[in-house]
Amino acid sequence: MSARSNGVSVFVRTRPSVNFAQDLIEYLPDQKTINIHMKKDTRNVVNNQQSDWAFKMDGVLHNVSQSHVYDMTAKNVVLRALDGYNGTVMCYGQTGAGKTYTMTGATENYKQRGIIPRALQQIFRETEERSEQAFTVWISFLEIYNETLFDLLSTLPDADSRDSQMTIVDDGNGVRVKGLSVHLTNNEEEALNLLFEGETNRIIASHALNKNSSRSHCILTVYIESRSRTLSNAKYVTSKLNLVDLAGSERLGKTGSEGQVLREAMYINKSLSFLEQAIIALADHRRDHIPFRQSKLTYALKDSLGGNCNTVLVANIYEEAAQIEETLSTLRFATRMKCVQTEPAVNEHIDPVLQVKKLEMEIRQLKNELAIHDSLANRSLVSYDAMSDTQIADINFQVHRYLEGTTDEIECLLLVVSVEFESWYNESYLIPEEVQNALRDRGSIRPGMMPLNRVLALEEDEQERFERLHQELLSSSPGSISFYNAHMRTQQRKHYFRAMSQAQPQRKTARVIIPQVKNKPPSILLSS
Ligand SMILES: Nc1ncnc2c1ncn2[C@@H]1O[C@H](COP(=O)(O)OP(=O)(O)OP(=O)(O)O)[C@@H](O)[C@H]1O
Repeated sequence: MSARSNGVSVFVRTRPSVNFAQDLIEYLPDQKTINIHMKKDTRNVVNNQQSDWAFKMDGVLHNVSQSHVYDMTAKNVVLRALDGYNGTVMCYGQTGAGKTYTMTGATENYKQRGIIPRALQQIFRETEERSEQAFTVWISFLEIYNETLFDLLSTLPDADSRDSQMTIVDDGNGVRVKGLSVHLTNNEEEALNLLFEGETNRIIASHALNKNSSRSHCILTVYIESRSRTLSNAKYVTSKLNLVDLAGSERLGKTGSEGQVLREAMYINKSLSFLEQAIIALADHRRDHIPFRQSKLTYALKDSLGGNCNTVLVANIYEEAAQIEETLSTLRFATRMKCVQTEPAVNEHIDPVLQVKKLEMEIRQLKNELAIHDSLANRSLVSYDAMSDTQIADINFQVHRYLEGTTDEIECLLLVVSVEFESWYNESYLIPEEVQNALRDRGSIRPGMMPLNRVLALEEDEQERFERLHQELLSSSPGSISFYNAHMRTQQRKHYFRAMSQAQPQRKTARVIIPQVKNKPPSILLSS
């Protein structure tokens, strides 16, 4: 079990190195403790008073597989999200320390896929297994770049890009991003398509420590709704699972960044320092004000760090001497995060339509029972429907007395349904209003797969290579079909975009409007 019920779970993941700083870093056999030893009078000493530190975490993930990382950190959070608990898994650390590798992993290699693709796979496997429940899953993918919000899925058909209008709102039922597209997702492959589409749209740049450095914070959110198929129950549960890949902190001197990359680094460092301030405040139980609104990142994560959420932090570190100061700073942040308390709770709702129907049935049943009772008392068997108005009024009076205490609730519900059902339902519902509208119209929101007419064939030899590889991998790992199909689609789009948008080196796919393409799609895309 990874997530504890009363506090943020914190894991440290190391980026393996041939230059392991064995004099400075010590992993204890309990696989939970890291000791840092630094000589007092070297330039590396961060605090002259102290040269040895011991950091105790929920787990130290050193030289372990992606699968092990997932099992330790996210698996339980995902399972609980399917039960109606909000969850957050977040990677934090120095630039190049392995956050994106941990969170997304290698998009071209199934075995090295990270937490997000594994979570998406687990969600859809579980929803198939839990046949007594009907699940609905939506996905959104937000990017925060230089304090500006971007919709990483705005390039999808019908997503209706509204980047400039996006704002974070807190309506008392939780934080949401107004204007962010949310996509109904029916299976693992559709979900992976959304992930890969968004990843392609992320802003990356090269610097001395990472040639593919993410220059933004990204939050992939999975919204889950679950209703019972067996019980005629008005209750249903919802949850929000946030999978967060933060941009990396960087010492400007070390990364040698300049120009645009330097400007980005300044935004990144500033927002991470606001995140740290919010964490310090959350961890201090005497504080009643938490400075969430200082940055877009902290505001967007307001209900995902503490509160009723199962929260897991993965702190990514280097294990090289040259990065020891940043490693120490990451471990300190992780320790603060560990002090943040959470109170996970199921997000249970009552469906007003079902509730009223149920109450109406109960009232009718009760009325019939009372009518029979009344008729027997008068020694005449008259059915409720055949009674006089006075008899019915009398029975209604008895019903109201019988229902004393619950009558108000029933009347209130009926009133809500008849007068304000539409707005009440929308406000209390998990999904933003515009998305509900789109879903209701069956028009503007569809599963996030690219339509086939957008698919441009790969160069023939590459396509053949992929299909051969695909067959080989499938025979050894049948679970990988969705992953490789989604990867294939992204590759095709990349080829297309490379040809179409050479002039947009920063945002790789850019917001290019794709013309109708009549090429026949490769057979592999038709296999699912
Ligand atoms: N545990 C690991 N095993 C193998 N390779 C790793 C591991 N962690 C990181 N890497 C490799 O190190 C490089 C940098 O990793 P990554 O891009 O994930 O860092 P990051 O923390 O996301 O950086 P940034 O903040 O700059 O985006 C990548 O090439 C990645 O494949």
